[in-house]
Amino acid sequence: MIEFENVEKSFMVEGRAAHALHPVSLRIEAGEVFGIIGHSGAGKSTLARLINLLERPTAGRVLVDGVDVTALSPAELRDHRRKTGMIFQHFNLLSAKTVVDNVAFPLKLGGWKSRRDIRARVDELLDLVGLADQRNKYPAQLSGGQKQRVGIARALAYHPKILICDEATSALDPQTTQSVLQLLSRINRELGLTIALITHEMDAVRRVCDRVAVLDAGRVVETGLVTDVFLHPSHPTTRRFVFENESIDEDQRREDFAHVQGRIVNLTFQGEDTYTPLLGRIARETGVDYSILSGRIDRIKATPYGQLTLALVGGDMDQALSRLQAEKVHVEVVR
Ligand SMILES: Nc1ncnc2c1ncn2[C@@H]1O[C@H](COP(=O)(O)OP(=O)(O)OP(=O)(O)O)[C@@H](O)[C@H]1O
Repeated sequence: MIEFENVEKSFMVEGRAAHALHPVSLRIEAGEVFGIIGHSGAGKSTLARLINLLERPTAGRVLVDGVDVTALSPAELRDHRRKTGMIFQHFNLLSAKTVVDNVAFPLKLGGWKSRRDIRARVDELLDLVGLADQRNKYPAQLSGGQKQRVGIARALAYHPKILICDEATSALDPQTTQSVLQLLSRINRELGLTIALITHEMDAVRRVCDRVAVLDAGRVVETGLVTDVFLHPSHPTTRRFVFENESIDEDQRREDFAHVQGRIVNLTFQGEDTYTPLLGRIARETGVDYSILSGRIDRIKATPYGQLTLALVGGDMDQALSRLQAEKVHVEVVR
């Protein structure tokens, strides 16, 4: 478990303290995939780099499994860093070394001497990330997705308990992003690793994260289950992420719906309820007619959800809305 206790971080810029993180308190549970999302400059990388103390907090504490990492001795800190893998947007591979040598590098650096032991561990890691057949290539001969797989293999060399992914898919195309995210998900499941996923891409969080924190100007403005935060965003920054991601222009929508008759509602269905044939039944029973103004059915990690904007006319409106709520549909009356 990772706990940020009132951590603050400021940098001295031209003789003045610039605050990258205001007091932030946050808890990442062991074994979960935790997303840290925010726009550029929000403080995501700074927060992530506090976990392995690449940055030291100006105030507050960072506890990993109950141990304050800011109080570790140099030897303990080296050990902690080995147990905390990290992958980066631009992979940070050694260009003059082959795939095998890149993955072997941290082991040699950590004092592993036996070539047989190193080879066995590297083979295991390359199998895990699906790169056994690329072992003798140089980074320049690999695709972006393959480079990131080398980065992942290298980060896992010491069986870490935590993996920090700092914009790990931001330089990749959508299809490659998808396959790298699937790999991270599998690693999380099979190795029980805790993953902190730093990103400005909502879609990455939606696909793999269990919980998320939204960072804005060095503050956590919203945190919770991804389903709660993304389906019912309350802070303007989170709403902006959601609307940007779904290409929704709120002003345009307001204009479009201005001439639509009836009451306008947003409905959110979650889990297996998404597939229940509710609307027709409730419409028949209450005499309320509906037209669909917009809709989306998708998944957040393994949870299916549906979001519909409807215009409702006629019948017993209040009964229709309370019937929907009784069926665990989240109802937001827009107008
Ligand atoms: N070493 C540094 N010296 C001075 N200021 C810094 C340093 N590192 C980060 N900052 C500042 O701290 C703030 C947060 O930066 P950080 O890199 O954590 O944001 P981010 O959310 O990860 O952004 P991005 O997605 O662009 O990387 C920014 O204003 C940045 O300019």
